[in-house]
Amino acid sequence: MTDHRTRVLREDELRAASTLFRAALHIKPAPDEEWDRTRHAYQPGRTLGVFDDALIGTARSTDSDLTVPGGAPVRSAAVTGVGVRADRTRRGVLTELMRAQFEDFAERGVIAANLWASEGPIYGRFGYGVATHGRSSTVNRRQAVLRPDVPPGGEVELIDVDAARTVLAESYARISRRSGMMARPDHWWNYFDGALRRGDDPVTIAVHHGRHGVDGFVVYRVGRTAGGPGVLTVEDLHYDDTAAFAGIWRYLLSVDLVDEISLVYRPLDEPVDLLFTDPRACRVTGGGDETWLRLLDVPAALAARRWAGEPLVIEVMDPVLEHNTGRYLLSQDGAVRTDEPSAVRLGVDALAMAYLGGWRPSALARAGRLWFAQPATARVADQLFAAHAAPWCGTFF
Ligand SMILES: CC(=O)SCCNC(=O)CCNC(=O)[C@H](O)C(C)(C)COP(=O)(O)OP(=O)(O)OC[C@H]1O[C@@H](n2cnc3c(N)ncnc32)[C@H](O)[C@@H]1OP(=O)(O)O
Repeated sequence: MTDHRTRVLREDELRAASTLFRAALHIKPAPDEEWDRTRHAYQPGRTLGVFDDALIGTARSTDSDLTVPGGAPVRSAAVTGVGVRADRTRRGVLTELMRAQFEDFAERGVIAANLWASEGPIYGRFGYGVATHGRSSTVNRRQAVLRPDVPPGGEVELIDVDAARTVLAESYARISRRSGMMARPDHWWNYFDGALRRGDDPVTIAVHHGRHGVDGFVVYRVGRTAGGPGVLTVEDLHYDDTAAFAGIWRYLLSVDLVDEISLVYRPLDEPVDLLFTDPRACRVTGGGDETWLRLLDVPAALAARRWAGEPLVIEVMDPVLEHNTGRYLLSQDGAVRTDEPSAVRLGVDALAMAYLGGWRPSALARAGRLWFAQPATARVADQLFAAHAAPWCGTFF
């Protein structure tokens, strides 16, 4: 790309970046009132712009931590707001933004970046891979009768929008995280607070009280089209344990004037259907890739997660960030660079797909995304990369 300048945007340029991004997604510019809230979601110094005679492309990020198998938090960046002006696409603007962002991340010591992709073909070429998945489903409220062995759960209480940010932030910080979940920084809660106050349907926030305080919460809206069913759409739902999960579901099933409960991009292994005497009260309606992951510092990322079973040498290829290319010995003792011959060869995008346990290496091999020196290696590799629960992010940004 030539005749372009790329730099960090000043605070007075952020609204133009927001307008550009929204236009790229075919959304109207944010009205003043919305922008007054949204601007607090922008972490200072983290929005990039590409210019010719005007701003033509933008991308931004926020500091976060990503939970990896074994439970360790890994320093990460949540990437969003990526857009290129429609009359300047396919001439390398995104490629330049990705380059500049990776450079910035390296300076900040960021180990991994994640994002929600608007389209599937965009980010693989930059080394991102699908690392978490979500499943959407609909619960028929009238058909959904809880089984007698579902725990009673605790008290559920409604709180108002003004209290939500503080109460939910404290609760989210305490609940246990599965792989793929991220810390929600202040800038994210600013975004959340703005989102709560948008939309035509009123938002309801319910918290679950466990033995040690609020240990779960659900945020939802109920909408009804003329003559259609009342649909309760869950926008955010987190819980620490079985009692909170059951307590929140008891509450959701008790909400009047609701025919269906719509769940969007929940964990693949969340057993909602098993709560009901008729498991078909919960019907899968869709789902797919949730977050895409880029391992920016492969040695640090490999060292941060837990490995189980027999040791193995993998060879990673990273044509974009060459310093990651090399061989690594993975074992219960950790991960280190090695000169030993490798048993598994894979690109950095495929490594991101296996890293949180969302894809087994043998499945990646079947699709030609990973190569085993010997077929027998598949079992060892699958065991090494396995995670306890299906990885899931559960935070939209
Ligand atoms: C995390 C988020 O914010 S997700 C939101 C992403 N933004 C959007 O979807 C908004 C609408 N789209 C856009 O703004 C732009 O089209 C972008 C950002 C997706 C791509 O920007 P561009 O400047 O056109 O990308 P760039 O020219 O650098 O493309 C690099 C390569 O990716 C390919 N590519 C880029 N976007 C797409 C796409 N949507 N579908 C298929 N291929 C694509 C290009 O063809 C090019 O391939 P090549 O190197 O083989 O020629």
